[in-house]
Amino acid sequence: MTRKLFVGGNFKMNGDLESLTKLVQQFNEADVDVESAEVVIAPPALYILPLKEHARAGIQVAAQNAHQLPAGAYTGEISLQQLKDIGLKWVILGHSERRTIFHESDELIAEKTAAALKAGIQVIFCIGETLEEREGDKTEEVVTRQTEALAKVISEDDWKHIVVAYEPVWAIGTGKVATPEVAQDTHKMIRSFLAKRISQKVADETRIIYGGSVAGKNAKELCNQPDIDGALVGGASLKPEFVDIIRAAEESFKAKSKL
Ligand SMILES: O=C(CO)COP(=O)(O)O
Repeated sequence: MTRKLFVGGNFKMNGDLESLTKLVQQFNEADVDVESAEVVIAPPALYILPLKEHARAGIQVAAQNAHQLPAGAYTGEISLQQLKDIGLKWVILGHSERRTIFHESDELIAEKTAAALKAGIQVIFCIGETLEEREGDKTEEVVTRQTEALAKVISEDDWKHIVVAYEPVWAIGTGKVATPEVAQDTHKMIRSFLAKRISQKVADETRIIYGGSVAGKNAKELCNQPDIDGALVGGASLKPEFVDIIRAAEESFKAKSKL
């Protein structure tokens, strides 16, 4: 079985109603082949509803974060139940910007992820090492520690609702994309960890996508790697170029299906 490719567009805190509506219109016109690639865009929370209405079938919408508790006095936060209420099926959790700028710990991200699954929302679960950690030869230690925190709090069956996004922090927004070989090696290591820690089935079926300076020109080579199942795209998801990345994923899926 070939894993369906997954392409996420993380708009972060960018755009306004007019520009993002136009952007999604361009994606709508591209006509995604939903059999080959799952496409999920994550706009700023304020624009989730209008863009969800605007996006055609085949383009799903995610939140970029959520609170772990269902309701309460948490000014400025949004709960997973509220996301579910408006019909959302996906949330990004553990993005490196949440980990570093907002000091979210491995345990908090695992707790949020477990809460999302309980609320019936699938999770794009982000992990990745900093430059210092890579240079200190700590990549494996860091990504397994981040993944282990989640493995402790969810069941084997829950993994079918998780997409793991490996985003080396040094490649995010820097233009320094990991080479397909470097990314493949880390993805393979994460998959072996899932096999050892959870089960071969979870390792075979979980999609592990790459994020960090993915662009139209490098997406195909990345997606063609055996353990790379798509991309989580920041900057390039705010441009029509995102469609080229979707096309690259669709082609990779077709090529991998023939193997
Ligand atoms: O953080 C990212 C996606 O979540 C990647 O961002 P860039 O594609 O801008 O490097």
